[in-house]
Amino acid sequence: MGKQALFIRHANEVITLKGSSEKPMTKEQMEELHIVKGGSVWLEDGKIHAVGPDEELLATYQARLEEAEVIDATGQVVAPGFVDPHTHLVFAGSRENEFNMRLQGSSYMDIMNAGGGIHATTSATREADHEQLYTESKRRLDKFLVHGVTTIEAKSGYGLSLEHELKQLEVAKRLNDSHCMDIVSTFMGAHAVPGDYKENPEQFVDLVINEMIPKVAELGLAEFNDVFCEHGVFTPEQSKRILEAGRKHGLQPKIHADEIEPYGGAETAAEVGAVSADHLLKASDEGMKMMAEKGVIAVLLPGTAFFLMAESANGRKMIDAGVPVALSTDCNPGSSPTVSLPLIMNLGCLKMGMTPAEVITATTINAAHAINRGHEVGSIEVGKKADLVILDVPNYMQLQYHYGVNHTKTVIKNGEVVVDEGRLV
Ligand SMILES: N=CN[C@@H](CCC(=O)O)C(=O)O
Ligand SMILES: [Zn+2]
Repeated sequence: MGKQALFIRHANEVITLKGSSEKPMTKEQMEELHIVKGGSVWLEDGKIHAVGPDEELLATYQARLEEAEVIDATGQVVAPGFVDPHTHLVFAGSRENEFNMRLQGSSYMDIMNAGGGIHATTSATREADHEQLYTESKRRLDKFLVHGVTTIEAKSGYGLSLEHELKQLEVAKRLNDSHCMDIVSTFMGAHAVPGDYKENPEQFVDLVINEMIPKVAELGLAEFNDVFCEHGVFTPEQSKRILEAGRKHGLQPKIHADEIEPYGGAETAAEVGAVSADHLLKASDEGMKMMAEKGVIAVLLPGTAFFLMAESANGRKMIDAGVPVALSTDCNPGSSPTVSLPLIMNLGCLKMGMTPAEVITATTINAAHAINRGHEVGSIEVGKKADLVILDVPNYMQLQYHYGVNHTKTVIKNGEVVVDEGRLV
């Protein structure tokens, strides 16, 4: 029998982000990590019971030390488990051939319009059975965990028919039930117009609205509804219809916006009151202003810009404009086949002008708010889930300074050690 409690002691820095559970952090709030130096955390019953200076916790728990497994975090950093708020976790196959084509000069959209891209992964995902999808996606999930991620969002969108969208969402549900990672599901039937609807995209929009959304909602398979609002995919008007239909069925709106071309996606997000607008490489100043006014979270994906060899979204400008910013891998087989949130943090600093403190906020509490989990995870506060990472660096700035390295040493999920010395337990 394991011990009843876990006592993490004497970290160089415990990044608490205290007081951030109510709403996402903006502007200079994103710099305030509320670090406890020489800090300790007591975990019990899967929850955080106490956090503070080591002497204080020792005084409180002296009589109960025998009950706890003790982890000495001297010289290391303790942070909230990282949250990845935008992934396409469940899919089959890979697209390294397209990567090579892009290196020779083909564009992402040209490949998609020629029947590759999202369509290629849709074919592979339709062909795969539940078991294969489960096995491939579980492997990715394990890797996310090793990189310090303890809560993840997962979108459908490689089925593009009711049957196959449900299959993807059911796999995500099974993973959530069987894996220690918490998975928050998003329905994204409007990820692309499938080939057989090419001549009549409105008919596909109607299918998403009248058949897919009601069924997904009835089965309780998703919390969010997302759409790829992009020139040649779904227009802002179609996106609005789809997102408003989702809301009527209890699915909250998210949107892939202004990724390839400026297309009014940020404005659309503000108009429909989306929880987040994601990508935003080409978002207009007016769109950013509207997002700031409405409190729409910008989920920025610098790995996608990096991999598509495009200029990153202007994270600096968005933060200064008062937009709450979160960061994510966008893990998918086409535009960002990575599971490394630590690398995304590096790119946040190096490509988007964000500070090391801002990227921590963007991958913890702001990322949690982007999937409505701000009350549960994303900060180290009493009562929250005992989801923590221990990072093998003496201060948080070294996470970004020693770039390209996974510094995650230990991952604690629901109060249990699930990664130790960088390996799955
Ligand atoms: N851009 C739209 N959807 C994904 C990519 C999907 C794919 O290429 O398979 C994204 O967020 O980058
Ligand atoms: Zn995406």
